[in-house]
Amino acid sequence: MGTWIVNGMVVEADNKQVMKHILVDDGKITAITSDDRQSLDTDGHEIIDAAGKLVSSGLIDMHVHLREPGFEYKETIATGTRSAARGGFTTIACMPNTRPILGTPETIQLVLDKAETEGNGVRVLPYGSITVNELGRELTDFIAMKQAGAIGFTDDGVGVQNAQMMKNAMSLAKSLDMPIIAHCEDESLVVGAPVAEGSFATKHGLKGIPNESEAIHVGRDVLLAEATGVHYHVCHVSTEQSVRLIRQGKAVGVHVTGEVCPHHLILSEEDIPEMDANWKMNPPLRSAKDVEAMIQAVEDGTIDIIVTDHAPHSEEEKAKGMQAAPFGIVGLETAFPLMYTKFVATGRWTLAFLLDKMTVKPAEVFGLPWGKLAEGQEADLTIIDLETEKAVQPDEFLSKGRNTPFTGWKLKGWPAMTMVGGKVVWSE
Ligand SMILES: NC(=O)N[C@@H](CC(=O)O)C(=O)O
Ligand SMILES: [Zn+2]
Ligand SMILES: [Zn+2]
Repeated sequence: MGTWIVNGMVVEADNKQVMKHILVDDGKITAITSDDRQSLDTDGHEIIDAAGKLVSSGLIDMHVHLREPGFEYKETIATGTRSAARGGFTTIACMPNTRPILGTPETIQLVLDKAETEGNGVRVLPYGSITVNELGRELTDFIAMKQAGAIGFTDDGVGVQNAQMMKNAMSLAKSLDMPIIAHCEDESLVVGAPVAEGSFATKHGLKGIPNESEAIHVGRDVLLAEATGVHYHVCHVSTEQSVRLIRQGKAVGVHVTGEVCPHHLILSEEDIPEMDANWKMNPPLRSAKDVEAMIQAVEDGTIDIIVTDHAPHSEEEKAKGMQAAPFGIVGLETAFPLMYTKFVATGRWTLAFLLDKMTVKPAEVFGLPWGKLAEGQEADLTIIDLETEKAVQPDEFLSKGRNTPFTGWKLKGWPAMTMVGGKVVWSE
């Protein structure tokens, strides 16, 4: 028995929005049709009525912190995937800065096994660490981790400080046809500052994180990627300077791609209202000029994809205040509504453009077999209500994390149902 998702609105590549009925059978999309509803053969099928709502290919988030193993008080594979499903995400890639760090085939396997049993049907793709315990001293066993199912290598949470170490990692990754995903941060330029250089830091007498601490690594690594030929992907890009370097790299044929988070497209350091650690994340909120440069970088394709960098922390940790609290904010349950409300509802971007950055492009950049709404594809689908306006209420998050600067924001574009491989994994 299959499922008909009827009367939904589908967005085509040219942004044409058409009412379609979608047949899902045996985990796959077997038909997409605009035939008359009455003429459909729905006998013995389940019917999901998507009238008035958008039906999209499932959202893909290539940067998520699930915190398990080791930090289960912040998030677990169970709660993180539940949060992802509610946010409309059908596939997420998880970061290795857990405890232990995901730097061995056993730990990669552990995450895959847990995701299989406790992952709420969401596809979970683990990254392995570049260096042992993310200490930057010694490369991990890339071959063994690739065999165990790692999809790329990253020391997210910290930058790889040594250029030779990064070059060795890239050469090895290249030989295995695997990408290097980099958290770009030169530690000699960051000295315990909680926010970016700028008006907020000045007003509150805080040290500021300079843009160069990110961009110096981007520039170095674009050159190393050119030398090694690896696919180099830059995490959470946040500065105008980084954008410039990635743009130049792309222009000369370096295989460099980049991601940006909703908060770096929507908030600047000037928006931070008070000494509240829910506004503290790494990279930090930058200047309004950087924000505009990030938006333009998405628009001209320099930045390829949108990711959340979902980074849950406990309320106790965030209550330590701006200086002492850990960096990071949650993002899975607010990403699409934020992006839709700020960029599509305002008319700056088309819906097709936004969906491309959250479905087709992430799959393309990482060579994944999902992301397209087409016959023959796996039935990874998200139904989204584009009309109902609701306020962001952290108390109601399915994530354990409540750490968001967007509390109370009134948004549209809330996911109503998420399906992975033909199975409904979340519905409102
Ligand atoms: N982004 C953050 O502010 N924090 C991340 C680490 C990271 O993504 O670098 C975390 O693990 O909490
Ligand atoms: Zn990072
Ligand atoms: Zn991260």
